[in-house]
Amino acid sequence: MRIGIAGITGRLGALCAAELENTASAPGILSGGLARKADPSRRIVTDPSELAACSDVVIDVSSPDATCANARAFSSAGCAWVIGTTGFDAAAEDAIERASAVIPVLRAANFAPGLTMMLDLARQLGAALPASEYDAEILETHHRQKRDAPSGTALAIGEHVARGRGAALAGIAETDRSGLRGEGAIGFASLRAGQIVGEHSLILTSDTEQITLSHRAFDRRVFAQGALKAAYWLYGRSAGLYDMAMVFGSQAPKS
Ligand SMILES: NC(=O)C1=CN([C@@H]2O[C@H](COP(=O)(O)OP(=O)(O)OC[C@H]3O[C@@H](n4cnc5c(N)ncnc54)[C@H](OP(=O)(O)O)[C@@H]3O)[C@@H](O)[C@H]2O)C=CC1
Ligand SMILES: O=C(O)C1=N[C@H](C(=O)O)C[C@H](O)C1
Repeated sequence: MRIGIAGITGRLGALCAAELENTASAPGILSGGLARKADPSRRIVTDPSELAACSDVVIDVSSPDATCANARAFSSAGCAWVIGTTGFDAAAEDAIERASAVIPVLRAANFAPGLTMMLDLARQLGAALPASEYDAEILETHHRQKRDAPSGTALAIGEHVARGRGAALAGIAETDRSGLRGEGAIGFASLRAGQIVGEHSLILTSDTEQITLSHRAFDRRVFAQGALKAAYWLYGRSAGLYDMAMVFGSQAPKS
């Protein structure tokens, strides 16, 4: 299996490449990478069609600016697409949706196994603890270079709480915290400092108790290893939209 990496010169992309190349028993080989500047000596290209042409699966940990072009290129080439990038606008969301009708797409704001489990726990808490009694707040902390806020993972946690409550996050998410907290709102807060890899907490508070679910990634390799697992899992699947719960839970067997 030939694996391309979009964002190969970045913090996570470089680790994905290293993990792939340094694992003797890896079922995949590195086909090349995508960045904004080409480097033929490392098979780094700037055109996603060129990367797609030599890849069976692309792990995309680049930038939301690249998403629409990547969606077109990977769909035309029939290349499977593992998306770890976060911070999409409506056009990128739409491009991902359309691509998943043509190619297998696995989207995960967080490739860590522990965080993947936390999403299901968040859904269960959302279902069990009434929104009228328990205020849901999500706190995330990342390194100073991170561009998007709230993090993709924080939004995914919020979506799972909302799903448990039978609601859509879009109608109840609060990122601007001026004014009074809305009834049933899901609140978000972001900190940016130093080189913190990624921390997320879901805090549910009633008038009489508080429960907190927390996850801390302290080595970015947890994301790189998860991204590679996702690529191996996605290879050979039919078109559709998949997630990390399916990878770690081994759901949706290949037909
Ligand atoms: N799903 C998960 O578990 C995780 C997801 N992420 C997400 O992954 C993404 C990348 O994070 P990180 O590695 O820290 O970011 P970096 O800024 O370190 O890396 C970004 C990479 O994308 C490339 N890039 C940027 N813009 C474009 C473009 N328009 N076209 C092609 N390539 C481009 C950069 O290449 P160059 O600058 O050389 O052109 C670089 O290789 C973020 O969205 C982040 O939130 C991060 C960690 C975990
Ligand atoms: O940019 C990062 O670093 C991370 N981004 C992802 C996100 O936005 O949730 C995942 C992880 O927390 C690290």
